Parts: sequence; structure tokens; C-alpha cells
Amino acid sequence: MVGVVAAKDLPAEPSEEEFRLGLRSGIILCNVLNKVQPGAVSKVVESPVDSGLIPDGAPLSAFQYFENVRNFLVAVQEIGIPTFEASDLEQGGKSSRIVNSVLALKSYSEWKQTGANGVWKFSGTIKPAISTKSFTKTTSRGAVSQSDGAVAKFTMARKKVDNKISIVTKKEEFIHKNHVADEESKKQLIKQQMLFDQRQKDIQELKLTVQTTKAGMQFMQMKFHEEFSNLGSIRVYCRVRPFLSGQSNHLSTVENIEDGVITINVPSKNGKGRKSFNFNKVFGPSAAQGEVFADMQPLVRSVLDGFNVCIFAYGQTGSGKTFTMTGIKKNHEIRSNSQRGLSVPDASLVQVSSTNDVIELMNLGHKNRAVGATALNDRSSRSHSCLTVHVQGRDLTSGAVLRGCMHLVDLAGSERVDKSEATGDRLKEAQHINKSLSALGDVIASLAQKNQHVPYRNSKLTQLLQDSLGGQAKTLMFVHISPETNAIGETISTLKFAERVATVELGAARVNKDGADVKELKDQIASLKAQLARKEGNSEHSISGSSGKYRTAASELSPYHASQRAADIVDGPFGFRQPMFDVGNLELQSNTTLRQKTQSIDFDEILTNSPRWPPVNGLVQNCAEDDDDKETGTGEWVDKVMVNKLDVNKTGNMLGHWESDNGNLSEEFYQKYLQDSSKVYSERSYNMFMRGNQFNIAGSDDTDDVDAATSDSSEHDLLWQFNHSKVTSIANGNESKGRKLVSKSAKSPAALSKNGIHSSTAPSPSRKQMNGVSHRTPTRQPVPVDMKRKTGSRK
Ligand SMILES: Nc1ncnc2c1ncn2[C@@H]1O[C@H](COP(=O)(O)OP(=O)(O)OP(=O)(O)O)[C@@H](O)[C@H]1O
Repeated sequence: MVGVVAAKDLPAEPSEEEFRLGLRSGIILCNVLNKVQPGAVSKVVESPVDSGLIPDGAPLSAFQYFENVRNFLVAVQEIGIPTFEASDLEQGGKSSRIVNSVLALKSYSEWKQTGANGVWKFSGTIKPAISTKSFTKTTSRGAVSQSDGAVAKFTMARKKVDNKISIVTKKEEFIHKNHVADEESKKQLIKQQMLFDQRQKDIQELKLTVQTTKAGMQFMQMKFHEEFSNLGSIRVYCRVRPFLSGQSNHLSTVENIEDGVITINVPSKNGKGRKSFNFNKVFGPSAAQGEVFADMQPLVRSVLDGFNVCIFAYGQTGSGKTFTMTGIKKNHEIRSNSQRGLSVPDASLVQVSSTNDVIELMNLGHKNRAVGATALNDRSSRSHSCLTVHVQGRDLTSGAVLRGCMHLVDLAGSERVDKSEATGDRLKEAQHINKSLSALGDVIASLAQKNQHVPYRNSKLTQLLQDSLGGQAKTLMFVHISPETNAIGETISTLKFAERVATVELGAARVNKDGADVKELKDQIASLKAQLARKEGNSEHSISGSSGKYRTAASELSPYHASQRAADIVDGPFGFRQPMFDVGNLELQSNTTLRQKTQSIDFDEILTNSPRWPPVNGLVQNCAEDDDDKETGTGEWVDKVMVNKLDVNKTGNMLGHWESDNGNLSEEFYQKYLQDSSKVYSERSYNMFMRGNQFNIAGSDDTDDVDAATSDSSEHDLLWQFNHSKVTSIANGNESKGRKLVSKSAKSPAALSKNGIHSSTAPSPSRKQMNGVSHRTPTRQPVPVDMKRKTGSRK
């Protein structure tokens, strides 16, 4: 049986648990009451705990519970305490204890603050108006009678409570709204977090893509450089000179320049035609020097990577070759000042401290290029000029040695002698120049046709360029043209030639690199050979007597001379991979006449007074290199940049008369130059000088001289045979005598004999083909057994 306890039975003060239970049970009571008397409690607040909004055990909202209790009490007040069936209470799932607890609540005049966190706090103004006296104890269906008393009071209280309730409700709504807002912002936050995560992921992916692309780019770049390095083929640039100041007619033959294509206006039957030429690059008349240099900078820089580089300027006389190669070919201004007299503002001022310094400077000035006025160029270079820079670097980590050298070749201009109005010496020069340029054409033609034999030896120029044209160097030909209409013939032939050059395929450019260990071994061998050679030199000294002083000195200088000299005589003064300084010394030894003539030269003095340059080891190392090492064993360069300037033809021209018929240097030469130089020249200037000497000796079999004498330098010399087949040229009968000679000389020693040249001075292609090496027996020199050396033929 379930009963309702009478007030007297109520505990004086319910326990906290009872209190909570009472509060919790408010909803049950309301439900039970409503069941007994439907509609008694109009509003039953669902417990937030029961509805799951507040997790069990969390602080409870007193209002929510209390509201139910209050509603129950109000309802009881109004309808009277009903009689509960036990089952009713049971239905509520709670025992009578609950009911007791609830009833216990009303016995308090004020609600108390209970609980630890204060959420229970309720400043109770609700005071149940039910008098405890009005409760009647019932037995089976215990009924409680309603008290008559404090209805009015209760109504007032109820109003107050209602007010409170509305406030509380608002607060609850506010809280609810906040809660909803919180939920919303929570969702937003989560959404943003997800977005952020996604972005992060995207960024990571992008980063990865960038990295991959970067790596790809680097790879491509590397490949490009690799391929560029290996390309090896000649690059051809073209430059158009602007009209010169003073020229009145500015009608240019150049129609258009665009992306490496230059279009020239050419006269044709119909009046005007056009012809386009393709090059790697074309610089117009307005191109500045800086622009040109910027383009060539990587090529120049590759010398530091151990490549051999050759840049040669080609073109008609006056077309701007020297301008490109030297920056300006400036006329020094001479100023007259009343106080200081004459002055040359642009001239260099060099400090000197000895007579030698002065002589050396004079020598340098003397060696500066001679120019001569022609009708086509009032300061025409009458020689080819070659500036060589040797560079050696060592990889500090691996110890590998990289060697590179760069040749800057400013060719003398080709010219039509009728136009240049050259006569006398000028004419000879012109013939000489045209002849060697023509030989260059032959070489290019042979290379383009992939001929087995390439006639490098037909001129000094082609000998000089041999390794750059056929070897593993990087070669840039810088072709120049004049814009004037009256130069159209030369312009077209020049461009045709250049285009032909562009088709030449060279071997892949190679780095001159020695591993540290190889280098060490080479040094050892070189040192041993040096000792050996020194011994031999000493013994020779005792035998040869008179020339002993010189020989001893020379052998100290370089034992390499003895074994290499003949090879150098035969194959040319300096391959591009040979240190140029070897050559001068070499020739001194190789020529007996010279030896006799130079006994008065005090080499000891030169050697003592001058720093040894290059180091003996370097020279000795060359000695250790046989022919097969030629590409890699390029000789030892000093650990600094060394600059040599050599005027190839100039030397020949200047000293043209000192090459006697028998191929030895003329007396006059020794007297005029060497003996003087022995007194005053430092080793370096001496070497420079002797290089020119070497050059002429090397050309002992050179047909230049003969050609120069026989060439008529007609226009056909300028419209080189490489543009047309030789057969055609010859058949046309336009071939100059000199040209025919050159062509034949390259092919038939017999032909040379016919023309008065000793057959043995000409290269022998048939022998080359047999063994792939050059066997040439110069008539003017004894040929040591070891003179064999690689031919100029490209392999
Ligand atoms: N790009 C240029 N801008 C201005 N002036 C130039 C340019 N190129 C050449 N010149 C001028 O043209 C003239 C001839 O040039 P340069 O002497 O360099 O020709 P070249 O081809 O070397 O002749 P040669 O073969 O006869 O020696 C010079 O006065 C030079 O200053």
C-alpha cells in the first residue's frame, strides 16, 4: 500500500537526497496527478536529464525541477490532494518515498540552497499555502482535504511565481538560444577546421608539386647544359655594322632582322630580290657591345669548367670584326694644351722601374697590331690576331684539375683588292689574307662534307684553328657584314659561308680534366723524365761543347722539347691544347741554325732574371703525354690566367723576309730581333716573340707564301669555293692560281712539286689514311723518330 504521509510524520528536515529526489520527482508527481485528474497540471516540464540534454550527474537546474513540484503543489492546492492508487504511483516508477519527499518539500517555508555548486539556490518566495493541518491520514485510498485558508495568498504568490517563471523561462530561452548558437558556432568551427585541414592538405600537395616541378626543371636544366656542352657544333652569330659617321648614303642591304634570321636585299633580274640567312643569333647595327658580350658570357665562362673555347670573328674588311673582338678600335685622341703640350688622354700609363720594363713595354707596343689604310677601311687590320687565355682550376674537394683555354681570333678581313686598291705590300698582305681565309673555306668545306682528310695545314690560320674547328672545343664564329649596298657581293658570300659553317658538325665538347691521382702520377713521371732529361742534357753538353751553355739551359727549361719538337714542327706551332709558351723555346732547340746563331743569347741570364714560367713540371708533364693523351693531356697551365697575344700573319708579314729559302730563320731576323731581345726581353716576352718565330717555322710546308705570291685575290677568292663545289669553281676557270694550288696541295703532293714546292712539304693524305697519323717530312728540318702525331683530320 502506498500512502501519503501526514505532516506530522514528515521529517523535520529532509535529507539532501530526499530533497533532490523530491525535485526530480516533480515530473512524476505531475504525471501521476494528471493521470488521476487529467489536466490538473497544465504544464509539465520535461527533465533535461531525462530528455538527455543534461548528462546524468551534471549540475541540475533547480528551476526545471522545481517548476514541476510547484505545478504539482498548485494543482493539489486547487483540486485537493487526490487519492492515489498504488498503481498510479507505481506507474510513475517511484515509491511512496518520492511522494513523501515531495510533500516534505512543501513543509519548508523557504527553499534552501543545497548542493555544492549553488545551482540549487532558490530564494524561495514560494511557500506552499497548504496547511499541514489540512492533511488527513487515510488508510486504503487516503484522501486529503483541502484547506480553505490561504487561497488568496496563494493566488498572489502564484502570480509572483508566474512572473518569476516567465523570467526564468526567458532566461532559459536565452540559455537555449545561446546553447543553439554555441552549437552552431561549434558546427561552424568544425566546418572551418575541416576547411582548414583541407587547405593544409592542398598546400602540402601544391608544395609537393612545386618540388617535383622544381626537380624536373633542374633536371631539364642539367640536361640542357649537358647537351649544350656536348653539342660541340659551331655556333654562328652574325653582326651588322652600323653606317659609319661621315657616310652619306645610308641605304642598307639589310632588309630585316628577326630571331636569328637576317634578310638581305639582293639585286636580281627583276630589280630587287631577297635572301634570308639563318644563324644562331643576329645582332643588328644598333646592338651594343654589352649586349653582344652578355650573350657570349656563358661560353666564355665555360673555360673555367675546363672547356676549350674559340671565338673567331670573320667578315669582309671593315665590317667590324675588330670592333666586336676588342670592344672599340678607338683612335686615340691627341690633345694639345698650352701648358702641358701634347697629351693622349686614353693612352695607358704604366709605371716602370728598369730599362727592361721600358723595353718590354716598347716591345708590347711594337707587337700591337699594325693597321693599314685601304680604300675599304682606313684602319684595316693587316693580320689575323689571336688572343689566348689559359685557365687552370683545381677542385678543392676532389683534387681534380680542370684546364681550359680560350682563343679569341680576330681574322683579317677578306677583301677584293680591286676595291681596296691595295698595291705593293698591301696587295701582298691582301693576297696572304685572302689565301688563308680561302684555306679556311677549304677546311670548312671538308668538314661539312665529312671528308676524311681535312686540309688544316694549308695555312697557318687553319693550323691555328684546327682544334677549334675539328676538336672538342666549343666554337663560335662571329660573322660580320657591312650594310653598304656596294658591299652586297661580299655580304652575300660571307653569309653563305657562315651558313655553311653552321652546318658543320663537330665532336662533342669535352672537359679537360685530370683526376687527382692521375695528376699525381703524371707529376711523378714528369719529374722522373725531367731528371733523365737533365742527365741527357748534361752529357750532351760535354759532347756538343760550343752550344752547351744553351743546351743545358734549354734542357733545364724543358726536356719536353727534345721529344716533342719535331711533332710540333710538323703539326703546327700550337694545337689549341698546347701551352703556347712551349713553342718558342721548342723552336730554338729544333733549329740548328738558330742554335748556332743564338749562342750569344744568354739564356741563363734570362732564366735567372725572370721567374720561371711556366713551371718546369708543367712542361715535363707534356713530355709524358703521348699522342693519345693529346686531348686530356693538354699540358700544364699555371695557376693564374695568362694572356698571350699573337699576330699570326702579322708576324709573318713583319718578319716575312726572315724565312729563308731553306726554311731557317734568316740572319737578319736574329740580328734584328733575337740578339736584341736576348739582352732585354724577359722570358715571357721572349716566349711571345718566339712563338711568332715558331709559327713561321711551322709553316715551312705552308703554302701561304707561295699562294700569296701567286694569288690574285680576285672576288672569287672571296666567294669561297666551299659555297660551290670545287669542281664547278675550277671548271668555271675562276679559281685563282693560288686557290688551285691550295686545293691541290691538300690533295696531291705531286701537284705541289709541279708548282715548285717540294713535295715533301705537303701533307700526305694517303699516308694519313693508312695509319691515321700525320707523317710528314719537312725538308727543312731533320725529323726525329718520334715526330708522329695526330693528324688534323677529324675523327
Ligand atoms: N658595331 C659597331 N658600332 C660602331 N662602329 C663600328 C661597329 N663595328 C665597326 N665599327 C667601326 O667600323 C670601322 C671598321 O671596323 P673594324 O676595323 O672593326 O673592321 P674589321 O672587320 O676589323 O676590318 P679589317 O678586317 O679591315 O681589320 C671602325 O672604324 C669601327 O670603329
